[in-house]
Amino acid sequence: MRSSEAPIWIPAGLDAGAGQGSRTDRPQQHADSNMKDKDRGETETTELRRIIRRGSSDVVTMERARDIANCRRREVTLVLKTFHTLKTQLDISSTGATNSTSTAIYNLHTQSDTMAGTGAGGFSTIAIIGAGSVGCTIAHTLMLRRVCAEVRLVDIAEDLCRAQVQDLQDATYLTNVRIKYATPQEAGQSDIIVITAGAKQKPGETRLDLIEKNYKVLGSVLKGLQPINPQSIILLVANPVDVLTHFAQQMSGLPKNQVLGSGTLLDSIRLRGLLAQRLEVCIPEIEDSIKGRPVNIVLQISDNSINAYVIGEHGDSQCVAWSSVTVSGAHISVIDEISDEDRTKIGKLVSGKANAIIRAKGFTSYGIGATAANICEAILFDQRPVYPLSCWHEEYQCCISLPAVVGRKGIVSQIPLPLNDKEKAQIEASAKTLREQIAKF
Ligand SMILES: NC(=O)C1=CN([C@@H]2O[C@H](COP(=O)(O)OP(=O)(O)OC[C@H]3O[C@@H](n4cnc5c(N)ncnc54)[C@H](O)[C@@H]3O)[C@@H](O)[C@H]2O)C=CC1
Ligand SMILES: CC(=O)C(=O)O
Repeated sequence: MRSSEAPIWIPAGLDAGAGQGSRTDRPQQHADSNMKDKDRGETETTELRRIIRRGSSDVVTMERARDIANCRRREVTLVLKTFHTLKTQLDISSTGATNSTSTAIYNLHTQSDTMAGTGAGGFSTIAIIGAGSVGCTIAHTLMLRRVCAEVRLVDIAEDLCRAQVQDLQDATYLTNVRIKYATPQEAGQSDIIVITAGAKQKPGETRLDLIEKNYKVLGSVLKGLQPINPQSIILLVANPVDVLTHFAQQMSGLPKNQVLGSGTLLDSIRLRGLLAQRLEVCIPEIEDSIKGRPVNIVLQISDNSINAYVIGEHGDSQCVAWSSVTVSGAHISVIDEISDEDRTKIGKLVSGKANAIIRAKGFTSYGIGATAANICEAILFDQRPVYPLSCWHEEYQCCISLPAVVGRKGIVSQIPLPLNDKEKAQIEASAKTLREQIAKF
């Protein structure tokens, strides 16, 4: 379906990109010089909408978006962001442009040469250090969600890593996102470096029990990555994630805001899932219109409608910030009075979930795969969600999870969370536990 909006493309030869061949529909470059910011924003949005609606050839789509960025002196990343937002807003399926558009997103990634820290080819890259269960699940999720153009896998066990790459390559036909074996130096030039390398918990072990081994692994990983691209964002996943995030901030040479840990985002997701199950509403005796007899219908509220944070250590000293749990804006107690005893039970189920899974299957991977890929997407697209991530807190003198805004520069800001006295004491205790671990090194 074609848009009825007036075309704004003009013949080739009027812009600086003349070396790029005989494109015939470049946007007006000169029209911008006297344009007010607001008008410029509206025109850009109009152009992007038209591109999405047309769903024309992917290469043309990508080149036009680049032209918009170049001609309007805007960073391609910003245009990409608008493009991404519009894509979700528009009913693309009615235009028949779905496939073309999603491939265009990929192409935009691969061609956006103003994106910070891009590789030699000028495309967005995410490196994953550690090609075990967690590293490969993150890689797979990144690929399926088309978060970047290229995923680079690194592991000290070269044969394993090459085999994982080969296996993942068999999934690329779904998305065209490249997966490749990389050296640590190549990985160090990526837009995002995700560190999953290290030992995992055995049944009954705590995350803090891993510190001796994984402190050493982290040191050798960071040494191998040097010189790290100054605009890279390092995302720690290996455990104990808060303590390792602290050491990575010290050892990497990057500003603190560019080194963060996945923290308690995964725990918060687990908490939201449990609360959603608890809030199931049973409505009995609703007439089944087909069979004409009463049935029970269970309505389950979506996890995403619950705003709840687990804060503190990604480990045994974490706590639930009950005083700020809301469901669609209302405090949870309005819907369900949860007793202190039940709160304790729910908190224990959340903090013990990883161990329960590890006891049965030896590791956890899908939850962290989704969580880490989600954080990477928020970074590359500068989406700025508020997530409980592990980052430096001056007040607690360690890296610990509390709500923070995450974007292209890593941790963009921290959002104060109102806590009651009990919660304040719990997070103080959690921070003390972490500081004691750090002091051992
Ligand atoms: N933050 C979180 O929410 C979660 C963290 N984890 C943590 O992630 C880490 C990895 O877990 P899995 O993937 O299950 O373990 P795994 O044993 O399957 O994989 C770890 C990989 O790291 C590699 N490795 C070790 N030293 C290395 C080095 N110096 N350079 C490069 N690679 C190196 C190993 O060869 C191995 O392939 C563990 O510390 C685990 O506790 C796991 C799940 C969730
Ligand atoms: C292993 C771990 O840290 C988790 O699944 O939460």
